Amino acid sequence: MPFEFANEEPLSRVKVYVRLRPVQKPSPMIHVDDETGTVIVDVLKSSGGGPPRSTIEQSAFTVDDIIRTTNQQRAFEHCAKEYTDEFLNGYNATIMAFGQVGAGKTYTMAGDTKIHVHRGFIQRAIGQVMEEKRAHPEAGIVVYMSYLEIYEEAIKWFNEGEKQRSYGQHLLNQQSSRSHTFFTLYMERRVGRFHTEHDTIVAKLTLVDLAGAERLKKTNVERGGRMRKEACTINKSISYLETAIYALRVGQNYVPFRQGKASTLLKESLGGNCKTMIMICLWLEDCFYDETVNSLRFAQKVKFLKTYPFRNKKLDCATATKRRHLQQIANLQQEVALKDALQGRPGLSFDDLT
Ligand SMILES: Nc1ncnc2c1ncn2[C@@H]1O[C@H](COP(=O)(O)OP(=O)(O)OP(=O)(O)O)[C@@H](O)[C@H]1O
Repeated sequence: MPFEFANEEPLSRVKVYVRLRPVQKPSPMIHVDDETGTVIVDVLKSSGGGPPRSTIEQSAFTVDDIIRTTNQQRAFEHCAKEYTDEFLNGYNATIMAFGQVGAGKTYTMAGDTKIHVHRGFIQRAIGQVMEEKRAHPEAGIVVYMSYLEIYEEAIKWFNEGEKQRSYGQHLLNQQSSRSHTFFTLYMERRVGRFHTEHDTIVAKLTLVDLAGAERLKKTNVERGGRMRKEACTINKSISYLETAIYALRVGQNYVPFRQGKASTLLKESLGGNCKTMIMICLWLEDCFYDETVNSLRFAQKVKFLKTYPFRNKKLDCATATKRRHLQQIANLQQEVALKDALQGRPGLSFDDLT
């Protein structure tokens, strides 16, 4: 079915939030300023030869907001609800979690499905869509969904949800995701005139839980074992994603999205017809200083990405055929006028049939 794209839509910037996993003793080298949404990191620099002397410099990373709450409803309302609203309004939207292992990505996206108040963004987005469907029966909202994981660079479709996901256990997380997951809702709804298909809008909402890049030394997974192989594949696919983001950021002509499955699926979300939000999950323990800095560097890169969202309208077949015919007539008229001009004939004028 053909789609119509409005061309007056503005650019949109990828929004970046940081969510902090609660910790007992946060690193003294990382300072969080909630007011300005800035995370300041102390960087030790050794200066020259002679006796070891080091100076402290600071790097500041600013994001759209910092989320400390463990309350899932509050976190959803603050960061993700607006994207579900946009989806219901006909825009493609993506909500994505990124961060090191154990930092709270799965807690944010899927939550704890056994404890109702701890359910994550996926269930809350579904709830919001169902609420809209109930409140507006005249809109005839139809929703489809798909749920897939990328495990070892192979796509596997879920039909029973999160419990089919590939998990493993290591030092940093009892239930560590070993795959990236993509949960997608597709919606069609009528707007304006109800009796024609001409006024149908369509949109896609994707909730992505990326598996966390991990330091093999810290997770201490067995050499040559399955989990080490999984970790290497995850690290490689995150690095492909970072390469694509870098290419987008510096405006390269060729962006290597197709190196990995996750980056291929995220092409539209990172630079196309989509409104996108990324939740960077941080675990501010001292021993994760390097991982925190890496995640913040990622945040700094994605926050400058631009996307081009459109309100997607679905055209019915009759309207699409009529538009195609009008375009063909205009092309033919141009061709006849060109031939007339080349052969020195007076041009024909075409009046509308009345
Ligand atoms: N914001 C938070 N509030 C409360 N608990 C949290 C929060 N973030 C994480 N946790 C807890 O930390 C643990 C690990 O979180 P989670 O499994 O979501 O990490 P992850 O980033 O998905 O890790 P992995 O990449 O290994 O799958 C869970 O037990 C979760 O309940």
